[in-house]
Amino acid sequence: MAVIEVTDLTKDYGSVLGADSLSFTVEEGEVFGFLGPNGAGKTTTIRTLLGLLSPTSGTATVLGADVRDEAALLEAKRRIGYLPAHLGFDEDVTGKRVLDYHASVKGDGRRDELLEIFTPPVERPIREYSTGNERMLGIVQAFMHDPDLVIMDEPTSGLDPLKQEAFNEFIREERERGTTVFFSSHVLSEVRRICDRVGILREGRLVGLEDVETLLDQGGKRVRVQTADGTSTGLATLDGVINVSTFADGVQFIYTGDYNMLLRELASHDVREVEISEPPLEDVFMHYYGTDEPEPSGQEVKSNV
Ligand SMILES: Nc1ncnc2c1ncn2[C@@H]1O[C@H](COP(=O)(O)OP(=O)(O)OP(=O)(O)O)[C@@H](O)[C@H]1O
Repeated sequence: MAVIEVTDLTKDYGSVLGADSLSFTVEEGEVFGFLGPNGAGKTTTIRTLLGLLSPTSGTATVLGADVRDEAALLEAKRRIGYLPAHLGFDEDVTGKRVLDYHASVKGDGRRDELLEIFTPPVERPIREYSTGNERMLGIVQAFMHDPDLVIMDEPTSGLDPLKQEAFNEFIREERERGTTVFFSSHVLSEVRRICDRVGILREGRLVGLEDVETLLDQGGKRVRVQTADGTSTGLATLDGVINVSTFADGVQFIYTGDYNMLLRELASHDVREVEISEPPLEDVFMHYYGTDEPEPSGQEVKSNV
């Protein structure tokens, strides 16, 4: 049985469709990333899964409970951890009080273990917390009752790079333990590191649903070539070349074509250096978002070389 099952889910806000006929499943033990730019419908979907918004049409179940069935959902929530985008903790109480409250509702068997990884100052009142401290308290709260499913809305926003890495490592370990994790993000490199599968959302609609490896395969490879005489004629005009940028004595592009064609063309040049690597995930996602080509990083861009 799928841990999350979403079928034709639509949320109509009147002026805009927050979710538009969404269908997808998240399987047991999966780490599933829900990606999209601002306003894509990530929070709408998550809040619907938690029963905080009611769908206009369509259905969704979490751990077998229909999100429209209040009693069934309440029961299921005992086994769910939730980290909202906006935490909304009471400013006047300490972090410890926040955790004590949640413990009284759901339990806190893993509190101490989590507080060693994520280190919010639990003795201090929330009003003194930095954004990152609040987020860490939220993570502890979401996981401390050892849930089977954890749903998180932008879990790493506000975390510094070290804590982000600790979070990534923690999620990898959770995956090993069999916890199902569903989280939203617009940090593309993050999903690459920790997700098994990714759903890509745009304007309320699911425009891609892939495992991370497939996503990267479809994105082609980034090729960077330096030639002895600085010429790169022929390379940039090969079929399957996109996002060309030039530098002093070479060229860089994303290649989605036949590798033999590329190698034959490379062989006709006096190549000083060549690097074929995975493309930045941002480039891969442009394919799904269907917007303009991504911004080059400090390089001159020409449509043809
Ligand atoms: N209560 C509401 N009333 C009307 N429109 C809303 C409401 N909440 C969200 N929307 C709209 O629904 C769409 C989806 O919003 P949502 O917050 O779900 O996106 P998101 O992907 O979570 O964005 P972000 O990354 O910025 O948090 C947006 O166009 C948003 O303006």
